[in-house]
Amino acid sequence: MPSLCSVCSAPAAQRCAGCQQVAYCGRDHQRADWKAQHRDQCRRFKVVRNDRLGRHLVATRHIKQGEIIYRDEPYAVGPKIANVPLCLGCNRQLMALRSPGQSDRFYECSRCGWPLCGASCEEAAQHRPECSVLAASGYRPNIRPNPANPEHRESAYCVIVPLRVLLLERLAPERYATVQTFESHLPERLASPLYGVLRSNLVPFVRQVLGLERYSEQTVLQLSAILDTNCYEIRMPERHVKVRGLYPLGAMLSHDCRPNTKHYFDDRLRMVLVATVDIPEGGVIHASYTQPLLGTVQRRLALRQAKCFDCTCARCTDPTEYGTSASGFRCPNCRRATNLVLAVEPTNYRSVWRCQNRRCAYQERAEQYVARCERLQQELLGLNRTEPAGYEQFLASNQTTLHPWNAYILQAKYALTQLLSSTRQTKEPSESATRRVVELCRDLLAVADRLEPGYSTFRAKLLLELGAALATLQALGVLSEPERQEWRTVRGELECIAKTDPTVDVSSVGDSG
Ligand SMILES: C[S@@+](CC[C@H](N)C(=O)[O-])C[C@H]1O[C@@H](n2cnc3c(N)ncnc32)[C@H](O)[C@@H]1O
Repeated sequence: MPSLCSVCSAPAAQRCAGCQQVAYCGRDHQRADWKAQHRDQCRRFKVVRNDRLGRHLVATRHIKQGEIIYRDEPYAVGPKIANVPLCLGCNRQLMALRSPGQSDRFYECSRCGWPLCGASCEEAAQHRPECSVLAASGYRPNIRPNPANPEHRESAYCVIVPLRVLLLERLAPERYATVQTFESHLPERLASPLYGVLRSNLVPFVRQVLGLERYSEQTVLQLSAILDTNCYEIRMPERHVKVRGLYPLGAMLSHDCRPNTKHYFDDRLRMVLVATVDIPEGGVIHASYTQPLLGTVQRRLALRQAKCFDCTCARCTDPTEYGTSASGFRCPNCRRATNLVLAVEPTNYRSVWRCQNRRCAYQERAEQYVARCERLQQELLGLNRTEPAGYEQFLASNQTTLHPWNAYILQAKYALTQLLSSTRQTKEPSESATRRVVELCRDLLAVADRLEPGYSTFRAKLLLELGAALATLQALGVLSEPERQEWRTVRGELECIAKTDPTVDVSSVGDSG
């Protein structure tokens, strides 16, 4: 059937180049429709479903690296299950009010008594609807400044985001109905200790304390499970807090351990999804729900625990993890340091681990591998996080057993770059420490090229560190000509990334000329 113009229903000769979903009889109607509505509706993706991923997004046309795929308005934003004290109006970390002779306290909302920044936040759109429910309950949370432990998290906040979603039933019923269709994994979650706590604390709080008895225990727990499965963490360093947000398109985004997108949150807390690499028409658009520098067992366990599924993506099923062998270690039986021990069946937690050298018989059981990983994890956690020497020592002492791209080695290298870079900002930078950052960044970038390629947040951070270190070498007067060329290349790439990612501040890498 020939396409019809979206505006006048005449036969249409041209389609929107963006989404290929709508057609027009000519440029005038296309332009008019763009202004009237299509600018907001033009989509580069559609939601589809399959047995492995459930609902997920696929590209309806070729999406270019760096392109913004969507901006998603949140359905609800607010504190995590336990949060440092934050303002329910503007999500900022709270500052204590000091009055002589009295103990410190926070400003409290004149109606509901929950802590806020000040009077202006009482009227914030985010707080108004819940304020009357909280006020009517008569419950006053005892949230006080805790100078001895400023990181202390208050569990009273666990009720706020569920309440904000429940209030959508009256304020935005179509949104509330959409949330009910989101994945929850409730049966698996009910078996976890957290859901035992929610059943005995959150449910009575919502039903008895807030008087919302029309919501059954099942509804409240189902909603908690929907939030745990679909919310994104929003880091707001400038507000010194992390909160969580529920996004309708974010709730459709599937996971892959080598993602082709990244996201950031704009000043309206919209989730902006950006393609980090080219995505072909028909390709799955995915994000990573986990960290790139974890081995396969640790990533899959984290995904199972937080999101209730067993990942079988290309990285998880490939014993070499795109050629990094990040989960592997050096064979203790072979003289050649390049012989690695890798999982025989990477997606089986019971898998045997075997030396890749066919002439070597070395193998170890899954339990031995897990014990090895736990030892390394403990060793890393025990390091002084303000002292580079401990990380250098970790790298030196493990170099005979672990190869340079083993996940624990990579974690130590990344921590070291962060530490050396932050030291450079406070102390007079030395050439040797700066050259060490350059070396570590180059090494980590080669890993990032395989595990989170393109314009990923991980690569952008490393490029920023590398660019800043090269700028320091220039300031110290020791930058070589090849390094100057590298500095220019790094800056050029960061400028491309920054075009659609305002979180990337290219000025920090200096002017490479
Ligand atoms: C944010 S939701 C994504 C939308 C969901 N698929 C749906 O149909 O509503 C997250 C859930 O999607 C599923 N999922 C996402 N990525 C997956 C993957 N790589 N493999 C298997 N399941 C995945 C899991 O059930 C996960 O808990």
